[in-house]
Amino acid sequence: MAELLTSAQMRAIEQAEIESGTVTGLQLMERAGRGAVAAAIGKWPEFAQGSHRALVLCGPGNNGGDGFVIARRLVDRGWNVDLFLYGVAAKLPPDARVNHDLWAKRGAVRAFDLAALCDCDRPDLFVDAVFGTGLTRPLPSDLATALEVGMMSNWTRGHGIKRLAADCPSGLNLDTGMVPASESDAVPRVTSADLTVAFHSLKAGHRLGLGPTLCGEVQVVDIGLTGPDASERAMIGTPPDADRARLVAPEFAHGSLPLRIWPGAMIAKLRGQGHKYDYGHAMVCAGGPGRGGAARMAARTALRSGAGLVTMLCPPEALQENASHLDAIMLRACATAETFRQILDDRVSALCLGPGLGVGSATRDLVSVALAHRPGDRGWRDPAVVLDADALTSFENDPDALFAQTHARTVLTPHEGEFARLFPDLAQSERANLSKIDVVRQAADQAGCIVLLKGEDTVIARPGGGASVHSASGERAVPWLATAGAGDVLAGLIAGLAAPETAPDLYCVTEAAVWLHCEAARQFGPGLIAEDLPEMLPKVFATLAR
Ligand SMILES: NC(=O)C1=CN([C@@H]2O[C@H](COP(=O)(O)OP(=O)(O)OC[C@H]3O[C@@H](n4cnc5c(N)ncnc54)[C@H](OP(=O)(O)O)[C@@H]3O)[C@@H](O)[C@H]2O)[C@@H](O)CC1
Ligand SMILES: Nc1ncnc2c1ncn2[C@@H]1O[C@H](COP(=O)(O)OP(=O)(O)O)[C@@H](O)[C@H]1O
Ligand SMILES: [K+]
Repeated sequence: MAELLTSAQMRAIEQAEIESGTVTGLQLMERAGRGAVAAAIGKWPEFAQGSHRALVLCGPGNNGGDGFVIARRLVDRGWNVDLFLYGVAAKLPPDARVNHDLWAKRGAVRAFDLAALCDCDRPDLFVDAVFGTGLTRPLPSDLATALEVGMMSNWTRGHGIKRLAADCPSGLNLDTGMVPASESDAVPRVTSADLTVAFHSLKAGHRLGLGPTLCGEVQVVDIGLTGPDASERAMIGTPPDADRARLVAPEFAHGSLPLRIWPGAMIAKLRGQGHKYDYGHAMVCAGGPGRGGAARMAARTALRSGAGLVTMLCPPEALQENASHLDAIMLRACATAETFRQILDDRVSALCLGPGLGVGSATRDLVSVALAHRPGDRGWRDPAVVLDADALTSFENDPDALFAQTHARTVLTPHEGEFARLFPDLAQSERANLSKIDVVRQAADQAGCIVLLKGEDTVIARPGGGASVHSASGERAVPWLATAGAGDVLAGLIAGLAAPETAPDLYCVTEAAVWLHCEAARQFGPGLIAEDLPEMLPKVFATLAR
């Protein structure tokens, strides 16, 4: 799985490589600029031949240095280039200064000026090389105006101008995926690109928050940095290292993995042989009459995704309702937490509690029984315990009581609302400049278990710092997954994948579940309702088997 670096990690990798003497900063900058031009021509083949016009906006740091290289290489190809510098040449860092001087032999360096910029002939390509990983504060207002998409209407047929961003659209924070709004702007201005070239590796901000929308297509350009060997971190079945984050996707470094390897390796029933009990027994707890739908969807998904058998437990008064809806799923009455304790045997390998369970002390008691069931002491594997929805909300007034019971085989799957109830200090309104990755890391440390925070960008973290991001954006955008019950299905999917005896590490199972959940929605398409998700899984699995 591809790594998602922070700006600081990227700087450290560059620095280490430069200090080792294998490469110079200038070489890296040349490769970055060359790679950006090649990527633009690859995306827009009409740029390969003939003379075109570019407007290049350079910044005061090394991102600006990339801009000078891009400008020079475009002129080498016969382009006309207008170039503006936001900053002062004398203050450019050394490598950017060298490239400034090289460019100055070929064309003019004009000081940034909005009116002069608008006066330029219509460009075919607009190059944003103002800020990259070094953004430290909101954009100044005049610069924000120059970078705004609306700026293109300054020219006739302005919407046809292609926008290329070096490392990121300037103003995007590459650690958080957020755009800090300046004091003069109530909301951040939109500075999206059609193509963003990310140097060496994706950064977290390319895949979090506004990143996917603002960056457009993102291409990673290899600039010859080896960096620390990511292969181990990306190994199937191996959770990520502390302080590292990775993208949940069937990619390995810069290439794609065959789907049968990932996420296929997470699905026990794609291969192998065995008795139904070898595939584990998942249990789902349901609430009272009229509220069983959510738990039934979780149970059905658990059965579809690999558990050998699934039992649903419900209060006696809900038996009739549930029985009329269930066939392959077994059903048992369970009136109290004590009954639940007696029902749990060593072969129960996954538990899912929360969907439709009801908020209150009865649910807290069931959760306590689930978390206390530790057949690991008797040589069995402790069951995976997936806690969602009401199982989380029931601990709103005393989250620490929950965190005192969770263990390494527990996954909490809150949406933002549930997350705010358990981690009020980390709620969206309190996050300030923290990235969603760091927020979920802190939550996992507090909770002492795996935490998955849902959304278009879903973040998973485990205690100690390893984290993953799944981005339902671009080709994987599934806005129709925002439908009632989709979260219940995800909880069941994690339980079902975790149930088999041979199931890999729970963290990796959780990553795979999020990817498969999105994939089922993607293959189904618009019009999806939550019940469709488990029914799509066989089709998704068939594509993984090849
Ligand atoms: N190093 C290498 O070898 C390679 C680096 N590469 C490239 O370098 C990029 C990183 O370069 P970088 O570290 O110089 O940061 P960069 O994004 O140019 O900005 C820093 C400047 O902006 C300023 N500034 C920040 N925010 C501001 C604001 N809102 N408004 C106004 N000013 C603001 C900030 O000022 P300061 O905060 O210091 O006052 C400083 O002057 C990276 O993304 C990649 O493109 C590639 O070529 C590969 C090789
Ligand atoms: N716009 C979106 N794009 C992709 N996935 C989404 C989007 N909105 C919601 N989801 C996903 O759908 C699921 C919704 O879960 P949740 O909020 O718990 O809903 P419910 O409680 O109705 O089941 C989560 O897995 C979430 O990540
Ligand atoms: K940029």
